Amino acid sequence: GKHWGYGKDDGPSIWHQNFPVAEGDRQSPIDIMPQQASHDPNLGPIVLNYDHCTSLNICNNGHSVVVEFDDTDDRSVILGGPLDNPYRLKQFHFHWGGKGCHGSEHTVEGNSYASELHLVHWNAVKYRSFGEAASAPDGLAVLGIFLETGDDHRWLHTITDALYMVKYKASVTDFKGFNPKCLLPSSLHYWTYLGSLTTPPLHESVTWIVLKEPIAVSERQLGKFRMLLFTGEEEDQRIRMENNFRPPQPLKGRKNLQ
Ligand SMILES: CN[C@@H]1CN(c2cccc(OC)c2)S(=O)(=O)c2sc(S(N)(=O)=O)cc21
Ligand SMILES: [Zn+2]
Repeated sequence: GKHWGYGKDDGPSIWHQNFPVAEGDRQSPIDIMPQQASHDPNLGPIVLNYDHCTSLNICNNGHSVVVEFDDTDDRSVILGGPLDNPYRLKQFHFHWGGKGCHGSEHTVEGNSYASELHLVHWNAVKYRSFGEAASAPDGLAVLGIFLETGDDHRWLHTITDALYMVKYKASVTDFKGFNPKCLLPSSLHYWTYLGSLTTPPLHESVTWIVLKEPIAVSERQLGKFRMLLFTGEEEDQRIRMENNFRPPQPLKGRKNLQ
């Protein structure tokens, strides 16, 4: 696909040149305004069935660090809430800022968090492949979890301890037996709205489910994400992977539900 990044010359402000949908009417992320969110009594709780989940590997795709899952069956799914059927867990990844800077994608009343975790799921009931689902209006469901700085997160070290193995773009290493349930906050209360991928190809295919309660991670743990590089081992330039977030996009009439 076409090159894109988070720098001055290839960042979010120019993505529309190669990906015109960047100026579409259901783009993500957004600034969430809880007071303006309308409560929908028909929206039930979300349910995460991750108990038999199978993580496969952890990789640096040059944009983020991604943990990929075996999505050949319905072992790890998200259901309920705004979703009409179960969506299969495909991968999770993070977005973060520079040292002392916030790097979440969604904001709440204009406030951003230190980082944001995205668990990407696809509608394997309606679509035969992830790629097909990724470009369908009801193809993906992404669960967003805010990270704020505080105490060490008890389980995040399993991920941060592996980051040195995937320092360079296109590096990948085994990462089996990780259950992302350990990264959830105590409450699954959420906001939900119809949006898009926050990276190219920016497909308007995502039902967003953003948890209201952040998880706490330490500055030291977050700092380990910043030792990753956007660049590959063979490249002369070594560009630190940080500020890999897209800023909030226009609501264009959308209501976000809670
Ligand atoms: C680099 N972009 C990520 C990889 N993806 C990707 C890869 C291949 C094809 C494709 O569309 C056809 C999408 S993805 O769908 O897993 C997602 S979801 C997402 S976010 N920030 O909105 O949660 C970022 C990415
Ligand atoms: Zn993301």
